Amino acid sequence: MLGRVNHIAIAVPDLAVATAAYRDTLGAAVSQPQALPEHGVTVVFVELPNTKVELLQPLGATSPIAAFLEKNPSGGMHHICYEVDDILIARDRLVEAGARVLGDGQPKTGAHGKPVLFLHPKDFFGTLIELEQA
Ligand SMILES: C[C@@H](C(=O)O)C(=O)SCCNC(=O)CCNC(=O)[C@H](O)C(C)(C)COP(=O)(O)OP(=O)(O)OC[C@H]1O[C@@H](n2cnc3c(N)ncnc32)[C@H](O)[C@@H]1OP(=O)(O)O
Ligand SMILES: [Co+2]
Repeated sequence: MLGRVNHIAIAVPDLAVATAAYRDTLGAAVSQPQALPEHGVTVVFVELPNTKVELLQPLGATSPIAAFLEKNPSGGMHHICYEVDDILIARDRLVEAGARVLGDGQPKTGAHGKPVLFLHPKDFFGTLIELEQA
């Protein structure tokens, strides 16, 4: 069911500082910031030869990453995003296996304009999983 790693996400308290560190100190290509109000985050993508790193900063009063940053004030690894061929087939198989799909269970449009879903970190060994339709 799982395909490629699409991205690894890091929650950060200050997106401009984190973007500059990846661009200037680590020497990576970085995107412009993209506000995603439906997801409660602003994102910057770090483009790597084999995958991407997604830098996340909270957006709005009810960001899903707010509690995470309270517990990890200097930032931390937040989720890993795997590609799947068919997100609804993947979702139904996971629900049948007892995994908790977050939110209302319906895919939202993610940062790449494709459907995404999230799986509860406690069901997958302490790691929040995002699925993105390839
Ligand atoms: C744009 C899109 C894209 O790429 O296309 C994105 O990525 S949007 C990226 C942002 N969107 C999302 O993350 C959407 C899905 N996430 C959520 O619904 C939420 O963040 C939850 C995963 C439900 C966590 O919510 P919240 O932190 O408010 O709940 P909580 O404090 O009760 O946490 C419940 C337990 O899970 C742990 N926990 C929370 N977030 C975690 C994470 N990222 N990785 C590992 N563990 C995590 C907490 O420490 C706590 O454990 P203890 O009880 O042991 O202390
Ligand atoms: Co993501």
